[in-house]
Amino acid sequence: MRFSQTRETHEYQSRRLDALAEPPEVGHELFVGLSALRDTLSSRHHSRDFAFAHARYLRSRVLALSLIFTLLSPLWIVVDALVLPSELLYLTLVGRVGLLLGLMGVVVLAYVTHERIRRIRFSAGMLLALPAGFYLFVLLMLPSEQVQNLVGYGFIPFLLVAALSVFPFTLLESLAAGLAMLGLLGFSQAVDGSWLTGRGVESMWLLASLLGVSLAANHFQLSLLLRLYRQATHDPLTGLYNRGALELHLEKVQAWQREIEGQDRLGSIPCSLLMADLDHFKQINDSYGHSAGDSVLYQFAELLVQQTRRHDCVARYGGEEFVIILVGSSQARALDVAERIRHAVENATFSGFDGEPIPVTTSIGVTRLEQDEPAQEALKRADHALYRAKREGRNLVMAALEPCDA
Ligand SMILES: Nc1nc2c(ncn2[C@@H]2O[C@H](COP(=O)(O)OP(=O)(O)OP(=O)(O)O)[C@@H](O)[C@H]2O)c(=O)[nH]1
Repeated sequence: MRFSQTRETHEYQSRRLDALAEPPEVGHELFVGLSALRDTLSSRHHSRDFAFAHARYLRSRVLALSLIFTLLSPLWIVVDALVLPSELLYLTLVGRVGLLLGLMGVVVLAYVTHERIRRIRFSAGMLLALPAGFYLFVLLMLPSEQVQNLVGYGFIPFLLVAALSVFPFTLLESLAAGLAMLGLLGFSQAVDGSWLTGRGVESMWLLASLLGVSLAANHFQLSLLLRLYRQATHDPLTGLYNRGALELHLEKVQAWQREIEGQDRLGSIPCSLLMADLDHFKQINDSYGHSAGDSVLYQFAELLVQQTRRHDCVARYGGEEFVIILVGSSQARALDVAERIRHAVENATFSGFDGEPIPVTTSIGVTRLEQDEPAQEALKRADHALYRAKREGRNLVMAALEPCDA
């Protein structure tokens, strides 16, 4: 998570500084859309937290569409009964029962699966693979002279390619599924003899065009999801996690601690919480201006990111208060890190937008993050320790008193 947070933070911050240095940009919508292409092409660059949000979104669509397919699929038996001779009706019936059972399996799997990204992706894949497999089964089993009698089967690849647009799939995922559907259509054309005929080429062209539209829908859906997710979880000034995202992340870290402890041989993993607040920040705003204050906050956030590791989490808790989760660090170790940060802030050169140097110091409260306590308790302890550091003169690091520093 941290790697992506750091990268996102840096990218966000450099974009923000560019924006401050240059006149307002004319909106290039196409460029804005294309710049998100890297993130919609594959999930390689997605943070782990976004992957969970993405999987939840995917799950709701898998549930909806698998229910629709489950209800619609048996209805077609009526059409089969009207157009197919009885011996072929039996064959398609066998296929439909298999399809129905498979679809019901997908409904159940999607319903019971929470927070399991791979399983949700698997259920989405199965939702597309099952109708395609059913069509393939019918094509393989039916005598080729009877294929002409099939009504309403040829649209299955088209329906599935159109269904791709309902999901926030990455472009590579949709492309793989779309190519499989083109292959399926090609096979059906080889069976019914329309391969490379005018009608066959027309159908291929139509399916390829439909795939293009679905890919565009995937791209815009996923990039919108990413943008909304970033807006909802990141602070616009610093690019760090905001308070809501931090609180969710704290719970995830605690769940992870419990999971590790459950695996006896690994033992428990200590984690700590730092709450850092800029000293006399109001004076900075009053003396240098609000935008210089913003610039100091931005530089402070950058310093915190630089001073912490890949798996740690830095968040803007509010105003000029920041929280850092140190994963795998005991309180003693966290005190060393806090002292290093305090020292780095004291010696760093902060500047306003005109380049004027601004002296900055920070006070930091430190506490252990217990895996079984409400996360709010740890935040409260760190806040009380921070308050003591302020009271004792500022530019100080204070450890929380046990059990609660009140
Ligand atoms: N520039 C800027 N200022 C902010 C922002 N958020 C909060 N502030 C200011 O931060 C200041 C916080 O002031 P106080 O709570 O009095 O704290 P302080 O002056 O840092 O004093 P101590 O914390 O006691 O050392 C207020 O003046 C807020 O307006 C922001 O996003 N940008």
